[in-house]
Amino acid sequence: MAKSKFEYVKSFETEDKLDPGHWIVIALHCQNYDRLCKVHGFKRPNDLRFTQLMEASAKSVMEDFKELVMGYGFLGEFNFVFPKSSSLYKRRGPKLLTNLCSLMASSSVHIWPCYFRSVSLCCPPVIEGAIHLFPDDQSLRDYMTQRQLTCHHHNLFNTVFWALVLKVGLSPEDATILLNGKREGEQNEILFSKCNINYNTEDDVFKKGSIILRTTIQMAVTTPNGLTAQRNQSRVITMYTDFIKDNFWKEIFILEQHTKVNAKTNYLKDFERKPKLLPHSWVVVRIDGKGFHKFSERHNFSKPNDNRSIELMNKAALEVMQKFPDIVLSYGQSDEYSFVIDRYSKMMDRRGNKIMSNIVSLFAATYVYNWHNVFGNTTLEYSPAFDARVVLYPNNSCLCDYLSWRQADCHINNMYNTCFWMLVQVGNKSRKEAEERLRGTFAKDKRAILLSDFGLDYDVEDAMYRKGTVMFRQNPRGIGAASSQLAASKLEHLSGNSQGNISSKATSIEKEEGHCITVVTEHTDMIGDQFWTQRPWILGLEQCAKPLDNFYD
Ligand SMILES: Nc1nc2c(ncn2[C@@H]2O[C@H](COP(=O)(O)OP(=O)(O)OP(=O)(O)O)[C@@H](O)[C@H]2O)c(=O)[nH]1
Ligand SMILES: [Mg+2]
Repeated sequence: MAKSKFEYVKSFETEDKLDPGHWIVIALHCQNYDRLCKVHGFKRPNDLRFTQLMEASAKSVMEDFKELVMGYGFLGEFNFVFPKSSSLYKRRGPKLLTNLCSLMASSSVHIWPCYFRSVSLCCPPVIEGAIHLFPDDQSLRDYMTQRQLTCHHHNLFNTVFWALVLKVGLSPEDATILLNGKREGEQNEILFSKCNINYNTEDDVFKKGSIILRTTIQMAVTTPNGLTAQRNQSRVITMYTDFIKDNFWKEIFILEQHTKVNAKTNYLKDFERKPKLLPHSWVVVRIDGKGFHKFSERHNFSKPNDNRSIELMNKAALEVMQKFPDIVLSYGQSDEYSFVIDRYSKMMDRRGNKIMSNIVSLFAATYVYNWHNVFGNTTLEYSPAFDARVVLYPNNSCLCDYLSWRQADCHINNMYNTCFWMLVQVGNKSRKEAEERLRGTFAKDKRAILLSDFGLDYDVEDAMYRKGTVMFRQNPRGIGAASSQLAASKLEHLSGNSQGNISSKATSIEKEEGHCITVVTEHTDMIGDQFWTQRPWILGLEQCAKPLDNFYD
C-alpha cells in the first residue's frame, strides 16, 4: 500500500528491548483500589469476591500469554513472571507491560458481574505497571518472598485494624492510634487478647496471597478412531503456599541455580526499570488493539467501518482525556488511539512505564465498561487487550508530522477498504478479485472506481471514516478565537499561502462540569497548517509567546 511522506517520524520509535537472560517480572497495581473498596462496599478486612476476581483475571492473562510461568497477587497487586529465555515480542518491555496491564484491566471489568452479581461496577479499575529484571534465581526468589512478606504485613495489620473497629467497636482513629508503631508480635497479641482471634487460623488465601502456576497434566483424550490416548495439557492452577521456605523453589517451581532463604531484600528496588522521558519533548502514547482483526470478525463489526466500534474507542479516549489533564490532544482511527501529552508536563514524574500503563489500562477498562451501552445485546466474547508505546518528538513540526502520518494512514486504509468492500459487497467480486483489481492503484484510480462503478463520491463519505477522530481541549483561557485568527493570518502572510475557508465540523462538545474540562471532538484535517493555526493553544503557543515564524519550532 502507498506510503505517506510523513513516514520518517516512525524513526523516532524505539523498541526498548529488555536485557536477555533475565527473569522479567511485570508488577501490576490497581491504582484506585481504595476507591473501589469504598464505592462498592467491600467486606473488611478482605473481600473474597475481589480476590477471586483478581485471580480469575490473572488466570485469563496467563491463558492468553502462554509464556508466563507464574503469577502472584494479593489485595490490588499482581505480579507476572516471564522466564529468562522468553523472546515474546522480542522482549520489548513496553509491549509486554501494556498488553498485560490492559488485559488485566479489561478482564476484571468483563468478569466483574460473575463475582459481584447485583453490585454494579461504578468506576473501572486503573492499573499501573512496572517492569523488574532479575539476573539470577536468587533475586527472583527474594522478590517473590518480599511480595509475600508485604502481603503478610498488610493482612495482619488490616485484620487487627478491622477487628478493633468492627468487633471491639473502636473508631478508626482510635484503632490507628492503638496500632501506631506496633510490631508484628504486638499486633498478633492485640488481635488475640482484645479481639479473641488467632491469626494462624485465618484463611491462607489472605495470609499468603494467590500463587498461579502453569503445570502440565496428563489428560485422557479420545482419538478420531475411538481409542483413548494420554495427552499433555497445560493448565493454570492456583495455590496458597509459602515462597519463604525452600520447599516451593525445590519442589514446586524448581529453579536451576542454588538459592537459599534470605531475609535481606532491600537491594531489590534497584532492579526496577524506571526510564524517565526526556524533558521538554512532546510525549505521544499510542495504543493499538491486540489482534483486532480477529476481534472485529468475532463480534461481527460491519465493514469497512463499524460506528459502534468507533464510538466505543472514542468514549474510552474521552475518559482518558478527562482523567489526565496534561493530554492536550488525542487522535483515533481503526483500533488505535494516540494521546499527546504536553511537552512541559511533569505527569507521573515523566516515568514512561507509569504513564503508558495508566493510560492503556484505563482505556481498556473503559472500552469494556461501555461495551453493552454501545453494542447492546452483542455479547463481548472475550476481554480485549491493547498495547501501548511511548514516542518522544523534539519539536512541533515532528509532532504535527506524526499526527499527519497517522491521519494519512487512516486516509490510505479507509480509501482502500471502502473500495475493497464496495467491490465485494456491492460488486459481487470475490476477495481475491477485489484485491487484484486494486493492486497497484493510486488514490485517483480508487476514486474513479468508486464513482464509475458505484456512483460514490469518496469526498462525501462520512468524515469520521475518512479523517478519524481528533479530540482536543478548548482554549483554557477562552481567547483562542482572536489569537488563532491572528496566528493564521500571520502564517498566511509569511508563507504566502492563502488558507481559504476554515471548515472543520465540530460533532460534539463534551463538558465535564466537575472538572471544568471541555473536550471538543472533531473529524477534521490535521494535515497542513490550518488546524494548528486555528488552535495554537494546543501546541502551547499562547503561553510560550514564541515568534510566529517559529510556529513549528
Ligand atoms: N470490520 C471492521 N474491522 C475493524 C474496524 N476497526 C478496526 N478493525 C480491524 O482491526 C484491524 C486493525 O489493524 P491492526 O492493528 O493492524 O491489526 P490487528 O489484528 O489488531 O493486529 P495487531 O495490532 O498486530 O495485534 C483492521 O485490520 C480491521 O481488521 C471496523 O470498524 N470494522
Ligand atoms: Mg491492532
